[in-house]
Amino acid sequence: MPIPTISFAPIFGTDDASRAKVVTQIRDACLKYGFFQLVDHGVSQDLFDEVIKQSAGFFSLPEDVKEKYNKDQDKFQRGYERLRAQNFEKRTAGDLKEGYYFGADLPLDHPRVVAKKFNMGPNKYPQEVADPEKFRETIDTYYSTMLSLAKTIFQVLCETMETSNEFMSEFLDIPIAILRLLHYPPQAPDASEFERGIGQHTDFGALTILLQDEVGGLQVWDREASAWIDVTPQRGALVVNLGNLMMRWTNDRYLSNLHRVINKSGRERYSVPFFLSGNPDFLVECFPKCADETQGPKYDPVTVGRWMEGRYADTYGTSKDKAFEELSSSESKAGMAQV
Ligand SMILES: O=C(O)CCC(=O)C(=O)O
Ligand SMILES: [Fe+2]
Repeated sequence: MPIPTISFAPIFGTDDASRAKVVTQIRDACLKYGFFQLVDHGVSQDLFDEVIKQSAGFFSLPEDVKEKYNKDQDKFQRGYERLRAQNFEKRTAGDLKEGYYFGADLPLDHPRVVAKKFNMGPNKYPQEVADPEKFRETIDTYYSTMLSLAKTIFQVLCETMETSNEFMSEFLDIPIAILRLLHYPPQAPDASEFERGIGQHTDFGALTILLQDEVGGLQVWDREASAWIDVTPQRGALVVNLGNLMMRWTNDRYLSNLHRVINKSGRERYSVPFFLSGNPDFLVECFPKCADETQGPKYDPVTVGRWMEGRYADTYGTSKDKAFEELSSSESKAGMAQV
């Protein structure tokens, strides 16, 4: 069974019955996969094409130019992430991808920056791309478009959980929200069987909206089938998935699911995830409705900022990650090597 494709059109309309249907579809997808593909979301194909084009333009620059923007030299986690810098499964030299990070573009004298809140600071925009102004305008437009869509999706998620959304304005007040350009070179035909574009992992924040090109390679773990399933690219669709914070809020009712990318296509692959994590000072704790009657909340309350800092420091994820443990044990049963 493929992950579901859901039309968002009724969310912008006035028919309550159609809206309720979408809410049910999204709830079911969150319970079973933590993933769905979203269509009729109102974002234009032209903007998708432009952001992929600008991204490809940057990644085609010489290595020494890209290195000028390396995020390891940046206090605010902005900029270039070199090929194989991240290593989720620790079975090869690292993930076969390079990236570039953007966030809320805040000036150095902004109170959140002065207070050293996680990920709050100015962006770095490369100047060596063909048209730096167009690059910046495209990134900024895409960022604000995704932020606004993420807020709407979040609101619908609150409806699926039948929880009050009074906390939303505080949660969404200058949120940690990260836009990541990704480039996956094709893997070599004789690559190790453990070669990954991005190794299996769960996302850290509240929700992710992913634009992928037509190349394919993204896979999601299906718990029931104990198998990886392809998230087949659909022109114009955005992939939406839940991050770890959503499991903490819902006491594990909703799934922040494992996913990975393996690019065996022989072609360059580009994708653009947008991660909404929330106000760094916001305290995420189990929704009262989700507390288990016998056991109570499974996770201690944590602020968004502390959680995100920990997860970035520990890019591999932690062994406390339920979905990861589940996969590890099922893979061991299937006789797959664990490192
Ligand atoms: O490139 C993709 O399709 C997935 C990227 C991803 O999972 C991530 O950046 O967290
Ligand atoms: Fe991810």
